[in-house]
Amino acid sequence: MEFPFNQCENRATSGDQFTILKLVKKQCLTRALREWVKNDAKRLGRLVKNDKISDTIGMKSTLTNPKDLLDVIELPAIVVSKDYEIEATNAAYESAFGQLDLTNSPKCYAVSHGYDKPCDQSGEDCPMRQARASGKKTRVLHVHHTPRGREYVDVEMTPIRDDSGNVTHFVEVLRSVENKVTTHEPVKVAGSHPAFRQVLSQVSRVADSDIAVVLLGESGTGKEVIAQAIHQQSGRSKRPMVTLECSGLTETLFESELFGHTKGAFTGANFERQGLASAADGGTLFLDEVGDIPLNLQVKLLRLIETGSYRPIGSSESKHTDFRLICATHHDLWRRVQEGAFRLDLYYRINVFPIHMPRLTDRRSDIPVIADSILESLGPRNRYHLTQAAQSLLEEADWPGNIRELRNFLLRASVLNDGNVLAQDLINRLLKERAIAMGGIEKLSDPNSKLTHYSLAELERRYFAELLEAHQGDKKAAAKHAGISLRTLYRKIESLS
Ligand SMILES: Nc1ncnc2c1ncn2[C@@H]1O[C@H](COP(=O)(O)OP(=O)(O)OP(=O)(O)O)[C@@H](O)[C@H]1O
Repeated sequence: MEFPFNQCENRATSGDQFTILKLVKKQCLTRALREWVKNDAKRLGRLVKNDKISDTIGMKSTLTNPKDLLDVIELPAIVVSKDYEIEATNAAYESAFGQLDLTNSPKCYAVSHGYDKPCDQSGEDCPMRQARASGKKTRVLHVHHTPRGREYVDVEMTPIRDDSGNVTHFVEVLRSVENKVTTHEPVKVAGSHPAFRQVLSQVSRVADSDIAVVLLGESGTGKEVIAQAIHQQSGRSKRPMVTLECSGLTETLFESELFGHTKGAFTGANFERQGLASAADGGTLFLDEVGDIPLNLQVKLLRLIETGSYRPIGSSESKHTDFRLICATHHDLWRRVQEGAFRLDLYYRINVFPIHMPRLTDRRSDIPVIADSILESLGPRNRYHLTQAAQSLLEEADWPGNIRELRNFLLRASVLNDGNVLAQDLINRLLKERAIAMGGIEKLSDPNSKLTHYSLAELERRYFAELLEAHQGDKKAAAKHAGISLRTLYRKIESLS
């Protein structure tokens, strides 16, 4: 017996009604998913199992289970109710992220982030909120906490509706963008300015030893790239380099990221998770923005560094790991010690071999070669080149965001350019626009200037430029001021630049 689709929303009062309601809901969901396969999933091309498609949309479909329907695609996919409850996962999801216990309808934000409330109430973007507001399919780049560590995941949310047109569920398809745990691709470090040659010579001296290295320098100067170069030149290069981004971590997140947890250790711990300390065994542990670790967590980190032992959350068993430590920070660590914000004992453990990263404007002669290496990384098919005059403009410009800012600038230039040659006028125009965005900020505070004169993107661009300037480039302080997470701030800067 098939039930009308819009009964999905009915509320049951007795035990029998409850059982019937569950059946109705399952039928509704199955029917909606069949529609999704018919209308939408086919679009995913080779990622779809075609034999399953005909099973699904044929008149006598043998697939009656939400999970089987989701199995039509080979990408990890889940079904989430509008109340954030995960109701089904497919085989690709289970093999990528582990099996979820769905009996108690776990919430998506607890599974993907370990949060106890929706992502947008925890300073993150919520892909579902956007899909719900627009009623349309949305795609968002989201950071997920997976058994392999933190990963950038491209999330596609498709709302599915009942017969009355009300959105009841969302199909969430996940594409892993970047695995932060390990990379075996050789890193390219462009540059030959004496200040940078000094860095490279320190790298080759220290790489082969096992001593701790700390990379000091402004944001975007290439600290993570140099950490990878050290790892790749070391005897540990066959094992992973594991990155932990230390800013903005709460105590629970820090411990679960680094030490892992057992199944059921806390709400949302639906599977056992290996921590980064274990993933780094035999390899390198890279602690990015180490100066931002709160004092109460520093002692736990110190213990791990000194003894190599740790205990996963929820476990009574102590484990051992053996990694090479590389840290990075934009802070003056010694000043942090003097301010009482950083432990002296941890400072001595970390600060064994400091490498100072020069600002991009302190190695201006490297700008053309770095720009060229960035343009090369955009792919051989669209090989962009700068004219000599355009190179000179870049060399003379200011780059407060260092190589990262130069990279974003060139990406924008390549998108706006019609051919493959990036010439002086385009670079000049973009540099002027950038100067206006930074310098035109006062207009925003001018009472005679109406906000509606600007597009929202322009307003946001000016707002973030002013915000960063007001905080002297300290992104953590800027994010705090704006009431958003550091990750959201980074995303905003990337998308608006
Ligand atoms: N020598 C280089 N040549 C070409 N590109 C580089 C070089 N160094 C860094 N980059 C690029 O610049 C960007 C910023 O580098 P990276 O993330 O290593 O900086 P960072 O100092 O660690 O920044 P943050 O402190 O904000 O994390 C990256 O996109 C990286 O690929």
